[in-house]
Amino acid sequence: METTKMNPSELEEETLVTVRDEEVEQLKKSLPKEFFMNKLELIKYQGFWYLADTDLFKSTLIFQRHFRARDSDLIVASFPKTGTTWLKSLLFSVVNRFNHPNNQSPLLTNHPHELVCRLENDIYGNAFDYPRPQHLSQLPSPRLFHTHLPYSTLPESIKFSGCRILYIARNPLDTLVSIMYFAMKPLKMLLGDDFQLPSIEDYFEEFCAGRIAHGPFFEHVVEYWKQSLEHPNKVLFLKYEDLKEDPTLELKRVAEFVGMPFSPGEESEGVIKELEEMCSINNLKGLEANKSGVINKIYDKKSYFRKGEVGDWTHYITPAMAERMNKLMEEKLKDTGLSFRLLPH
Ligand SMILES: Nc1ncnc2c1ncn2[C@@H]1O[C@H](COP(=O)(O)OS(=O)(=O)O)[C@@H](OP(=O)(O)O)[C@H]1O
Repeated sequence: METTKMNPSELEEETLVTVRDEEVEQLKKSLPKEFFMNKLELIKYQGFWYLADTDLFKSTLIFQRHFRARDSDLIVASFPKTGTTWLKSLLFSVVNRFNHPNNQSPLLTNHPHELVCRLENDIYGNAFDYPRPQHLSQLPSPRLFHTHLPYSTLPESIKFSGCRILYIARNPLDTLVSIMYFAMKPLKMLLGDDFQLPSIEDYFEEFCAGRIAHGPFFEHVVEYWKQSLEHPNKVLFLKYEDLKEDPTLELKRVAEFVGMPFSPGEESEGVIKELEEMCSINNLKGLEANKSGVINKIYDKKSYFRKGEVGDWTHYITPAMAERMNKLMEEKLKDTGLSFRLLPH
């Protein structure tokens, strides 16, 4: 897997793909708008909420219009804070396990987000630390990418090529608490030190109303769930809680899905266990590569590794709120066959 970093001056002008700022502004004006905590502007585009920041939104549009999937591409998809970083590290390890011994894994020296880049904001955005779109054609197959975009809004070439999608979902209450912690610093940076950070109750109301970046949550999850039922060779649906409970089983599902199943020999030699250990939160959290520095100029690398537990929400969410979420979950997941475990077994 290539992790080449390009200098902007190396970019060839004629290969730059973009969408004009005026077009972005025009489109934004035509979209429904809300303010998170009366401050942070969100716009509703193709049924889902996005941060209205012009650069961020623009890169989503560029990705939608210009990305060309290869049949061999493997794409991690997720709602934020549902286990993306974990799945990135697992997928990277499975796919690259014959390229280097585990004790020389690039995961030892790179943050998982640097090895599996996010299409809409890293690659098509303006974070120059990442491989740029011009560079995509030079990446060896299989290319590994990530997106937070809902299924219905993905570029046509992802939906209709042979590329495969690995979606990770997590119960809404742990997701919500994880978002609250992760958003603290970026919100202060965006809105200033005087900005009163939202409480868990504030987040809860916004989350239930679906008014959260990439939300509504349940619609995001259900879209991918339905695709995984209709096209099981195209979309693999994983749950954070299942990964916690039986990582070996889930890792085997991942390996089979990407066409690189573990051999009986690998299994008996402990290869699966080694990959699990490499990608465990305690191991990744302890690596120098993940302790300092930032991703995308804002997000502390270490902030992607917090507790990594199922049921941490019980420390923050009242029984009344949990009851409300349960009702909402029942309503939103009715007749889908999908459910979430809120507590560890
Ligand atoms: N290796 C591993 N194993 C188990 N859990 C892990 C791992 N890496 C990250 N995490 C936990 O996942 C939460 C972060 O979610 P994401 O990685 O989806 O964040 S992001 O969307 O990429 O920003 C966040 O959950 P919380 O601890 O509940 O906040 C992380 O701690």
